[in-house]
Amino acid sequence: MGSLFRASKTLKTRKYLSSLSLINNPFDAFGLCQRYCSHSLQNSNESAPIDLSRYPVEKIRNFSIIAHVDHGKSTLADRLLELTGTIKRGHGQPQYLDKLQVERERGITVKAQTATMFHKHKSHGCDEPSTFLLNLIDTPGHVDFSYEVSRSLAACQGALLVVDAAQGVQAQTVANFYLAFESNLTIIPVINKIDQPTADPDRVKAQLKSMFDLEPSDALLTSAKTGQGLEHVLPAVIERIPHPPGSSGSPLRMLLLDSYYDEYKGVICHVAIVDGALCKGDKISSAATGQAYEILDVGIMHPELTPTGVILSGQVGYVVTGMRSTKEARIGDTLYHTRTTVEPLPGFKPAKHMVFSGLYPADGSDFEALNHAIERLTCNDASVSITKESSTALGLGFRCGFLGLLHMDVFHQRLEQEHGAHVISTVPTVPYIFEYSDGSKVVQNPAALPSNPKKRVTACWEPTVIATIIIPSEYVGPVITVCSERRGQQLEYSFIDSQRVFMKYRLPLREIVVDFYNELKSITSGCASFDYEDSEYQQSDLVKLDILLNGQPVDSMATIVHNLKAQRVGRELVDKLKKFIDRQMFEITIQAAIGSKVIARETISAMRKNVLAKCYGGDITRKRKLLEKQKEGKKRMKRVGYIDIPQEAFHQLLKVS
Ligand SMILES: Nc1nc2c(ncn2[C@@H]2O[C@H](COP(=O)(O)OP(=O)(O)OP(=O)(O)O)[C@@H](O)[C@H]2O)c(=O)[nH]1
Repeated sequence: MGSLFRASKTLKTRKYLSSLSLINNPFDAFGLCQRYCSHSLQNSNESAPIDLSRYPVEKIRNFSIIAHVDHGKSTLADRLLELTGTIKRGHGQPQYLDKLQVERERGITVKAQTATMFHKHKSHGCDEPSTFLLNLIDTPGHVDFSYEVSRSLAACQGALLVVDAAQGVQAQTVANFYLAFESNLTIIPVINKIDQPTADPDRVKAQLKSMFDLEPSDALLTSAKTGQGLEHVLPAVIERIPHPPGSSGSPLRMLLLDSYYDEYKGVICHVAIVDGALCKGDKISSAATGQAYEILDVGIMHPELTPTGVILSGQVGYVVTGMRSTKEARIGDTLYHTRTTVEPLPGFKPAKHMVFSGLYPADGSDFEALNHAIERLTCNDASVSITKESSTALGLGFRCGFLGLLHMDVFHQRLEQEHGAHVISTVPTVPYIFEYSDGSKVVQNPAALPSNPKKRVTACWEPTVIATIIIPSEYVGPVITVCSERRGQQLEYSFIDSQRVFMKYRLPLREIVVDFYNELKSITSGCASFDYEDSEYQQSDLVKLDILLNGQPVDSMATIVHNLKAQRVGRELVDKLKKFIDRQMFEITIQAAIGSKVIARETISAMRKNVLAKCYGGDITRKRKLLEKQKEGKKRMKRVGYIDIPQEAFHQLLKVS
C-alpha cells in the first residue's frame, strides 16, 4: 500500500513538472528545482523534508578531516555530528562514520564517508545568525587508502589537519598535508587529544610552523574525548574556508566521487555538484561512457541517505540512477544533463595497484561462489583489479591487484565476513618489468615467468617508493640498519625538533610490502611512523624462486626475489613449509630452487603404519614381505600422492621477505 501511494505521488510530481514543460529543459534546471522543491514541500514532507534551495554556495562549506592514523579524525567527526544535532549525543556507536564491520573491528577508517550538517553561525558584520550547510568528509589515515583521501579532497575547499598533541607530526600528517596543500585547500590545524597527560601542544605548534609554515596562532586546541575546545571548530570552518565556486544557474557538471552497491536501491553514487543543479527525474549522461540515465533518487547524507529531490551547486550528495553495476560508475567521471555540452572535469588519476596476489577458493569446488563473492565485493571496492587465472596446485582462481598489504588484508576479511568466502591467497608480489629480446612485459604473477628467466631475459626492473620515516632520535641507528638491509638509499635526513628525526629513503617496493612496518615498529618500540609514495622503476638483479614438493614445482608458491636475498628467502620458505605441512603416509621433500639449482632443502618423514600389527609371532619372512610391500606402496604414493598443503602454510609464506 505504502509503495503504491509513493508511486502515484511520484507520478503526480512528474505530471506537475511536465505541465510546467520544464522536465526536458536542462538549462532551466535551477528554476525547475525551485519549483520542484516548493511543490514537494507543499505536498509532501516525505520526499523533500530539507529545502536545499535555502543554501546558495555562500552558505556552504565543504571540508575534510585528514590526519595520521589514530590521531582522532573519526572521534572528532562524531563530536561535530553531535554538536550539530546530526546524530544524537551518546548514540552508543563510537566512530559513527566507520560503518564497515572491518572498520569497527580494526578501529581504522577504510572508506571515506561524507555527512551533511547544518549549523547556525553569526558571521562578522551580520546582525543575525544564519544557518550554514557543512559537508564533512572523514578520510582514512592509513597509507594504503591515501587514494580515498585525494578523491575526497577534490570535493573540498578546506581541511582540518588533525595532529595528536602527544605524538606530534607523523609520517601521514606530512603526506596528507601535501595532498591538501597541492589541492590548494585552506588548512586549519587542529591539535587534538589535549586531555592526555603527555600532551605538549606548544611543541606540536612549533613542528607545524617549522615543517608546514602553519601559524601557531591558527591552531585550534581540542579534545574530541572530553569536548574541550570543540566549540571553536565549526566557526573556524565557516570563517576561514572559502565557499565552493560554481553557480546553480550554469549547466550541470557533477563529479562522481564514489559508488557502492545497495541490495535494495542498486548502485548509489556519491557526487559533488560543481555547477548547476540536479533534480529527481532528470536525464543525465556520463562523459566517460556516453551512457544516459534517469535520476531515480537524489539527496544528501544526513548522515544516512536523506532524499531531498534536488541538489544544487556546491553541495555533496548521492544519486541513484539505473546503473546496474558499479563498473558503470567510473570514479572521477563528469555527469551532465543529457543534450547539453560541458567541459568534463579533470577527474582523478587511476588507483595504482602496488601488490598482486592470487586468490583461490579453499575448496576447489567453490570457485563459482568465490567468483560471485568477489563480484559483489568489488561493487563496493572498485580499487581492486581482478583477472582470472589458474594454478596447477590450487585450480581456478583470481589474480588481484591491491593498493597495499593492509588493503589486501581488509579485502580478504571482507570476503570472509560479508560474503562467507574461504580463500587461500598466494605470496604477494609487486609488478616487475622483464625485458625479453622481443619486447618487455609487466609480470604480476611469478608463475608466469620461465623457471630460469636469466636465459631469455635481457634486463629486469622493479618498482621503488619514496618512504618517509619519522622516529625519535634514539632509534636512528637501528632504523638505518633495517633500511640498508632492505636495499634502501637515504635521500634526506633532518631534525623536526630536538627529539624527532625525519628521514626519506628510496626503497624497492618489494622490500616494504612484507612486514617492513612491523619491523620498524618493533625496533622503535612502536614509535616509528611511516608513509610512502610510489616512484620510478629501477634496474635490478631478479631471480625466480621455485618451491618444489617431491620434485614438483608448486606454481602458486613461486616468488621473485633479488639475487642477493634468494638464498636466505629460499631457506626461510622451506623452513616455514616444513613446520606447517603435516606428516603424511609418505616422505615429502621440500626444495627451493633457482632454475635447476636447489638452494635449500628439507624433508618431512613419513608416518609409519604398523603393517605388522596383525602378525602375532610366526614367520620372519612373511613380516619382511609385508614391510617390502609397504615400502613399494610408499614409493608409489610419493610419486602420485597428493600433498595436502594447509591454508596456514600459505599464510606463513606471506610473511617471508
Ligand atoms: N585521550 C583522547 N583520546 C582520543 C581523543 N580523540 C580520539 N581519541 C582516541 O584515539 C583513538 C583513535 O581515534 P579515531 O577517531 O579512531 O582515530 P582516526 O584518526 O579516525 O583513526 P583511523 O581512521 O584509523 O585513521 C580512539 O581510541 C579514540 O577514542 C582525544 O581527544 N583524547
